[in-house]
Order: sequence, then structure tokens, then C-alpha cells
Amino acid sequence: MKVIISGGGTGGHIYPAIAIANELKAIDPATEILFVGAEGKMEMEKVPRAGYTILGLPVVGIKRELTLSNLAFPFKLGRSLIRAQQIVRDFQPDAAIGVGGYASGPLLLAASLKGVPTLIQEQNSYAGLTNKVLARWAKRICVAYPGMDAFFSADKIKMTGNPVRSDIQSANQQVDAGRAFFSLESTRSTLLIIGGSQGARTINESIEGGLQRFVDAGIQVIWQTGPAFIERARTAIAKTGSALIKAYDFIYDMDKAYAVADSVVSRAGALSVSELCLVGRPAILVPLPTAAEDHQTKNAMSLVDHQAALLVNDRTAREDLVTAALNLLADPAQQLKLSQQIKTLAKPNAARDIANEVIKLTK
Ligand SMILES: CC(=O)N[C@H]1[C@@H](OP(=O)(O)OP(=O)(O)OC[C@H]2O[C@@H](n3ccc(=O)[nH]c3=O)[C@H](O)[C@@H]2O)O[C@H](CO)[C@@H](O)[C@@H]1O
Repeated sequence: MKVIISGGGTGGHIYPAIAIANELKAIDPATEILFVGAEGKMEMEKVPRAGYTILGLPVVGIKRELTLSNLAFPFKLGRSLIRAQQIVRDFQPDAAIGVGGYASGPLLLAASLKGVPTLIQEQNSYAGLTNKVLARWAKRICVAYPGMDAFFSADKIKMTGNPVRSDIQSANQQVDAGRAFFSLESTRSTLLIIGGSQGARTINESIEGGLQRFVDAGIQVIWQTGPAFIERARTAIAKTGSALIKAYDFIYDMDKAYAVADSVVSRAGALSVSELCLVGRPAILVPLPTAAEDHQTKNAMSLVDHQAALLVNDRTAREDLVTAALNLLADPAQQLKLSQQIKTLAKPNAARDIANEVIKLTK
């Protein structure tokens, strides 16, 4: 079987795509998979690191404000559609999958025009623009939240949950390897801080302001900052003179990071939320308030409403976040309660269910 997987832009689109690819390979190692992304975007680096081939389209997004770059939009879209048609002609896929993001538009359109069955995976409780347009031609739409018939026709929808990489699903076996990897002491509590795939400015500034409090409490911190904040984080850490705080612009071994974390501070991107449910870690979520239709708050509330996570607002994070994290780390009973609740919301079969839907489409 040959499958094209298209889309990207952020980790929240790229990693579910990789999880589906891994699952298709696990079911049948002979499956051939080709990724199609957008030139210059994160997937062009992350997908090859995961062991897959990716081709880039010259596609760009359209900006809401009037800019010169918008003039190039129709030309780049046209060129991308021609290139996508070439790719579909050359690779001859049996199915094409779109995970959202610029590249899935032209690629799924080209596949549909050629009669190749297509499947969309929508990670959020609010459908992205590309997926809304593509839904018309898609044979199957795999979703993670209820109520998605507001965007897609009900007979195409399949509730699967978001596909999570299998190494993250078995993260709990990586505790010793994780401690060695991050040079951690087994006797201290560890806090993992994740700002989505690009880092989160509010979370970073909140942590920067309270670094010394973690050091004073003897807490080990794995701090993922994103590329824009890493130098500033390193400067702040150097000022504390402590080796307890470890900063990374990006963490490739998320299974190990989750494994060693006693608690997690995170944005509420759809994939982070799905992963936290699977690894069962007590978490404080700080939703990105500018996400489309405030979908990160909805993602977070789907846990908070079940007493499965705590929430700190982006607006008050600079005053409240470090205190909330220290309180949680000092309260094993609360950690246990959150951990038990969040695990009940996990969807461990999502990747397998989606892979099976893809296989059905090709029959
Ligand atoms: C700013 C923005 O637009 N965010 C959106 C983006 O998510 P964004 O990529 O910001 O965040 P998500 O939480 O959805 O996904 C992050 C993914 O990257 C991985 N990761 C992250 C950091 C790191 O150092 N290493 C690593 O591997 C995580 O394990 C996870 O698989 O797409 C999501 C899914 O459509 C949306 O819900 C988010 O609102």
C-alpha cells in the first residue's frame, strides 16, 4: 500500500502525522509512505528526523492584514497545486491523509481530482480552515472532540481521538533512561515545562521571573523554551548559578521528558493535551488565548471539567504560575488525584483506529 500524508506547520499537526505513519508501518512494514509539507516549515526538518521522506510545496498562508506577501499567495497556491498533481501522478498513492496546515490543501485536492480516497485528521474541537474546505471531498474525517458535525457532515466523522507516537504511549518505561538523558537526580521532584512546539512567551516569562523559587525549593526543571527564548533562558539560569534548571529550545525525546516529570506545565495544544492523558501526568495548563476560536481554552476545559488538570490563565500567569506549580509539586495527594483523572480521558487506540480507517479506504 502507498500512502501520502500531507500538512504540518506546527508540532500539533506534524506529530499526529508521524504517529499515523508509524502505525501504518507497524500494521504492514511494506507500506510506502511519502510526506508532503510546506517549504521552509517545521515539518521539512522534523519529518526526516523521524525517518520519513518529505517533499515540499511552495505554498504559503494568507495573512489577515493587507500585506505585499498576499499578492504572491495565488501564484504560490497555483504552483503548489501543479506540483501536488505531479507528486500524486509519480507516487500513485492508494490513499492520501491531510492533518491540517498549508500543504494538505493542494495535496488533498490533487489526490481527490485523481480519484484517490482521502482522510482528514482534525486535532481540535474547532475545525481549521484547510480542513473545512477539504472536507467536501474527504471520504473520512477522524476527530478527537464531540460536536464536530458543526463543521463536517456527520456520516463522514469517526471519533478516534488524536494519534500519539507509540514511544510516548510507553513513556512510563523510560524513567531511568530519562533521568540519565536529562542528568537528573532520582531524589528530587522534577517539573517539565512545555510551550507547544514553538515555545510559549507567557510561560517563559513567568518561569524566568520565578526561577530562584524553584532552585530554593530544590526542584529540578526541564524547561522547553522554543528557539526564540533559549538564549534569554540560559542567561537567567546562569544568574541562579544552579544546575537544577535545564533549558532546551526543542525536546526530541518527549517520551523521556514525560517519563521523568512529576508534574507538567503546558500550553493546551491538542496534542499536548492528548499526550498528557496517555502519560497520566498531573498538569497545569496555560491555554494560548489567541488560538482560533479560543480552542486551547476548550481543549483545557475538556480536562479541567473532569478535575483532570489545573488551569492558569495566560493573563494572570506571570503572578500565579510559579506558585501554582510549586503548590502542586508539594502536594502528592493532589498529584495522584489529577493523574488518576487524566488517565481516564486517554484514547490509546487512536493511531490504530485511524490507520485501520485508511486501510478500509483503499479496499
Ligand atoms: C500555537 C498554535 O497554533 N498551536 C496549535 C498547534 O499546536 P502546537 O504544535 O503548538 O502544540 P501541540 O500541543 O498540539 O503539539 C505539540 C507537539 O509537539 C511535540 N513537542 C513539543 C515540544 C518539544 O520540545 N518537543 C516536541 O516533540 C509534542 O510532544 C506534541 O506532539 O496545533 C495544535 C493541533 O492542531 C493546536 O491545538 C494548537 O493550538
